[in-house]
Amino acid sequence: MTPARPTADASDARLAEALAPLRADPARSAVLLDIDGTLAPIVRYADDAHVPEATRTLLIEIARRYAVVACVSGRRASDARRIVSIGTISYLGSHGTELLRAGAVEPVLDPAVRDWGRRIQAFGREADNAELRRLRVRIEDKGSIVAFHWRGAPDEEAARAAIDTIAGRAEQSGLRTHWGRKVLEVRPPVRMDKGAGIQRFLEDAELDAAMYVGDDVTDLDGFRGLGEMLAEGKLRHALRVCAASDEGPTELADEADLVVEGTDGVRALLEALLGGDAGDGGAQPAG
Ligand SMILES: O=P(O)(O)OC[C@H]1O[C@H](O[C@H]2O[C@H](CO)[C@@H](O)[C@H](O)[C@H]2O)[C@H](O)[C@@H](O)[C@@H]1O
Repeated sequence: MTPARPTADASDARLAEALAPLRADPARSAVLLDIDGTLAPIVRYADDAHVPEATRTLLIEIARRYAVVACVSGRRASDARRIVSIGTISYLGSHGTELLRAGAVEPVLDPAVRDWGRRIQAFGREADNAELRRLRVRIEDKGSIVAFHWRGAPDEEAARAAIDTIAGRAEQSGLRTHWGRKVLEVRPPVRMDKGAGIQRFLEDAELDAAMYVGDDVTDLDGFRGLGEMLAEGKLRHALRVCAASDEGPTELADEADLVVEGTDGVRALLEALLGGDAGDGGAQPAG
């Protein structure tokens, strides 16, 4: 659970201060955003997620002004683009292992995961039984990842318990497990993280500053990715922003430079990035 940060009053001055390095030189700045829980409010069914039009409008303008704008998602890159529905930005899908560049038709897949799709999908098919369906566990096929969702199941506790068993089986068969917001992902035993994906994506970009905004465990990797680039001198400024929720991990707020309140707070942040009024999105200073 992302805790309320020392809830000093919402401070737009702190927000402006945090964004200053990006705003000072948009042509040398990157804006990287998670989707679910960050741009798109969390909803019961993954297929129903959408980015509010007001947020999309801001993103379109940000894409015009900033050197690099990308969404970095646990979803497939093509799904990420369908949800955000902006063709002029890039999408890093499946936790950074798929890259769909702005304007490209097909994503480029990290070679390390390319051969795992069949095995992961077979695991998903084997796990899918009558009991899981009775419990209304939803299975999401993401190519190289299979996800088991229990949000909105009539008995979430029972559904989660059944998914615990699946996690054990996955680990016994040499696959990796990753827990997110009411979801278990079964992944191949290779490096799949948003931080590594971001570093590959930004390799040739000449940047001074980058911001990453996220809400869940997988976004800690995104934070770490920017932190490493800063330590290696590939960036002069890194801004890590936590979109807080009552489901998010506490570590994310702990490691963030700035905490905002959910998707509304992110929208206010994007507004401020464009120099507009940050409104009452609930920015809280981190630390
Ligand atoms: O990295 P993200 O872009 O934040 O994607 C994370 C996962 O998001 C989706 O699941 C989450 O959002 C759903 C819709 O609001 C919600 O029903 C579910 O409980 C959440 O876990 C998506 O379905 C996953 O594939 C992503 O990995």
